[in-house]
Amino acid sequence: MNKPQQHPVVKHGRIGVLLVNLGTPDATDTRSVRRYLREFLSDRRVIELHPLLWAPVLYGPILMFRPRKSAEAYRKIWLKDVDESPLRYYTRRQAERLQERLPDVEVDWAMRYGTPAIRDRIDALIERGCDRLLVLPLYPQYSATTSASVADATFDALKKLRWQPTLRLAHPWHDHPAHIQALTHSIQRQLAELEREPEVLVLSFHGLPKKYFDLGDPYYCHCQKTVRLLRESLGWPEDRVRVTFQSRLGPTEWLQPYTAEVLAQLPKEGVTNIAVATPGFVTDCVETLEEIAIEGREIFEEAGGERYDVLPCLNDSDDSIEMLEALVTQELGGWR
Ligand SMILES: C=CC1=C(C)c2cc3[nH]c(cc4nc(cc5[nH]c(cc1n2)c(C)c5CCC(=O)O)C(CCC(=O)O)=C4C)c(C)c3C=C
Ligand SMILES: [Fe+2]
Ligand SMILES: [Fe+2]
Repeated sequence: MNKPQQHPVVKHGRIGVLLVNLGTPDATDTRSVRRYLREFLSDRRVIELHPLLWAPVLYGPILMFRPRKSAEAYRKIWLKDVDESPLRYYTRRQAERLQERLPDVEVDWAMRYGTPAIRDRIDALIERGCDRLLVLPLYPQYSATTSASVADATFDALKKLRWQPTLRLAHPWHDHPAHIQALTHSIQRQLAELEREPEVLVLSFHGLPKKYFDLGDPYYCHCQKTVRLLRESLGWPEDRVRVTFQSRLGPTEWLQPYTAEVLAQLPKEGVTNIAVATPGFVTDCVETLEEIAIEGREIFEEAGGERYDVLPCLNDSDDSIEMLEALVTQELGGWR
């Protein structure tokens, strides 16, 4: 009688959930920051220039000067107790807390650039028996530069596998009720703790070269929709909420209005008491803790501003974990 052939035992039958954030340097020395920036800025989803044109700029002025400046910014915001960047700390905490809420699935986390790498964490989930995988990019608003880049890295990792897990990629959640509710609760709670209600709430999002928008990237529209739903949910009138875009890099036009210009302009319009929130970032990072909380304050106060309050991101708050649980539960529909 023919015996069936045997292959090594492969664990299977589990569901993996991978939270993916942008990435961050491993340390604050210039070399670590340069390594991280090189990987980040070599991604053609981020810089859509032909490598022959881009490489001389990247390996010339950018990697020569930027790492030192960025390293300084990272040193200002580094979490010394845990010796890691806030972005990595909060992303890990989100995964740990989500795992407590979802004991029937395997929750893990990864970074698009730097460590832990997406490929390594997918391998680890497969080791734990996951043959179904949900990847949730931690960007509420879709952009080719972020969400699609996570998808690329995921597909690249699966390319190498003989037995691929069945894959789901979470849908953008800029307008998801759970996201709007988490933002509303978080902002209301933080505003209630302020001595005085701000005259204007500035909502600052990470920017994007305007050309990408012209070519069809939906990011700008997703940001605007988050703002409209959030404003309606907070019950604030249109003239007390300003949408701005920060972190412009290079000489080309980016999405407008620029955060730094609005912060310098508001006191001239007589608005001297503001709060700033950053609903495009799920976790605090160098862009919120340095660019908004430190540089932004300087700009506003130098222009004559008096009160400048910065509202933290969702981070590992209960609001955040409830939101993630709702998103993941919806995306896993039919699998559990
Ligand atoms: C040069 C092009 C860049 C594009 C396009 C871009 C899009 C983009 N980025 C985020 C979110 C984050 N970006 C962060 C840092 C950061 N971003 C760029 C450049 C582009 N981003 C650089 C060079 C850096 C490094 C920091 C610096 O040197 O100033 C971060 C923070 C990372 C951290 O460790 O704290 C986040 C988060 C989004 C959402 C986005 C497009 C929609
Ligand atoms: Fe960025
Ligand atoms: Fe920045």
